[in-house]
Amino acid sequence: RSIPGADSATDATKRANDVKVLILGGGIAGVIAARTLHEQGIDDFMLVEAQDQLGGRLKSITFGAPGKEVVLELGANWIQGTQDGDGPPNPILTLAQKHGLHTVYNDWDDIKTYDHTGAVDYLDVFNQSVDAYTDLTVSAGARVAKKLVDGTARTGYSLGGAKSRTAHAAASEYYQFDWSTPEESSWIASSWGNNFTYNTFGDDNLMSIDQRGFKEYIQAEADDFLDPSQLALNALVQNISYSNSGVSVVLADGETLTADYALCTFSLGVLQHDDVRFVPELPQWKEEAIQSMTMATYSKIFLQFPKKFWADNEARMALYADTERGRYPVWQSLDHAKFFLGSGIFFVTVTGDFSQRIEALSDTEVQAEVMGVVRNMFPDVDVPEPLAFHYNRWFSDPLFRGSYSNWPSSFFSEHHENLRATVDDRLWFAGEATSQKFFGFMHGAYYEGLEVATSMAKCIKGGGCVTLNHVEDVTNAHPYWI
Ligand SMILES: Cc1cc2nc3c(=O)[nH]c(=O)nc-3n(C[C@H](O)[C@H](O)[C@H](O)COP(=O)(O)OP(=O)(O)OC[C@H]3O[C@@H](n4cnc5c(N)ncnc54)[C@H](O)[C@@H]3O)c2cc1C
Repeated sequence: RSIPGADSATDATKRANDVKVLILGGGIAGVIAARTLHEQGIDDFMLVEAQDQLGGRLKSITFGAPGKEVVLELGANWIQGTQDGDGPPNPILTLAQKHGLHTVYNDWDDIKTYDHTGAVDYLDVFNQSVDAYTDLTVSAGARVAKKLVDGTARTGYSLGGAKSRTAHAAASEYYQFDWSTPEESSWIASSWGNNFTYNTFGDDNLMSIDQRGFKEYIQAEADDFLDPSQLALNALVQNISYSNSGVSVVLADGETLTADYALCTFSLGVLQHDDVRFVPELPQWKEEAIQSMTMATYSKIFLQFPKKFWADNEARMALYADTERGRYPVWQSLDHAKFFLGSGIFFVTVTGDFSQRIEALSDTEVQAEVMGVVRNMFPDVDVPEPLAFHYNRWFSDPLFRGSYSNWPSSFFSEHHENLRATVDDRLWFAGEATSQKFFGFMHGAYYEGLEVATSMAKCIKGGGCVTLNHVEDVTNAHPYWI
């Protein structure tokens, strides 16, 4: 679904090429920024998106053999943290409810454990990893209170005595932590990333199984305020020229759009890979911030079998401990009364370097590896070949270059301010990565679209331009002693 009658870059007859604000990127941050400008009485903007529809990393596919198709999510799938009593609701929950999205509770503690010999109960080890993760976040909080330096989450685990030396322990730790790896993540920021979300909105996770696709909530929201003439779809941005008097953007088809201001909501990965050229080059402080945060990759691999052969009436999640950490570890059955009963769909999640590794392999090679694991998990079953198989290559995609941002241990709050800061008063930035509290999550993208567009609107309406400030040099905690 996309806005009926929305313009494409090749048909510029109806749309203005010179506007007050260009919003670059039509994901959650871009759409919410556009809504915010509209609510502030600024309608002279254009939302520019390379894909043929809005949603960005909300991306669905129709998956399955003929007659057994189901719409599944390749990207974001869960509203993480919903609402705790009378506390603030997650704004994504509010939008999902407003637009009637079909969501169901997903209990990630409802789990069955496996290793290369088949089903093996190591829930005791699993429960220890739950405690170790809690200890990790508590110890991170204690460091903040004492203003102690950051380290990697691996350092935090090790100092807390959680060494995860066996395959069972490593897989259990992975299940708690590895939406990015402990070695590559800040001990402190990974803890606050998790705490801000779940302490603000509660512990529940709602999974979208809406057959219009999860992106429906953001597309329907856009339908409520966006005029087709304010939207350019299929419009791939190649160059962004900026100065303190305005911005000009060149699209892949050669068309030029100009504006007084631009808001760039492209992913951190896109900015890191130079897929878009800035003229002049971004200042050193901005470039350092962009290259210092990292982009994690997370991939779901879907399999559909003729029928369900896994007997997990009660458990929906499965954990597989391979001798190699991170090798096809986290499984979820969708053939369940709560999800898609009778669908025969089972999917596995991989992350980090392993995701990048499988992006470089062919589908056939990955399918063979995955099937090897399924047969390890179910040694007593004559497992048939799948009817359908699919995974998305997020890291290789020049519109995303990964799945979500991650805060590494050498990344400072000043770097983050610089990632978010305005350049030359005219070029603004927003997206999940610019959210200090909620980086990585949909609600991070939502709040950044809202807050940055609110600051822009103040500036445009002449209330004085309080642009988002930067720090010229990010210095060390102490000067070096050498
Ligand atoms: C596999 C996966 C699973 C995830 N799971 C969850 C989850 O369960 N819960 C959760 O809260 N979050 C999850 N996330 C994160 C969530 O999807 C993101 O935080 C959020 O969607 C980011 O929105 P955004 O607007 O910041 O960026 P984007 O969605 O990336 O929007 C940027 C837009 O810019 C466009 N663009 C890029 N380059 C160009 C160009 N050159 N020209 C024109 N347009 C361009 C892109 O097409 C895109 O539409 C997941 C992400 C992935 C990939």
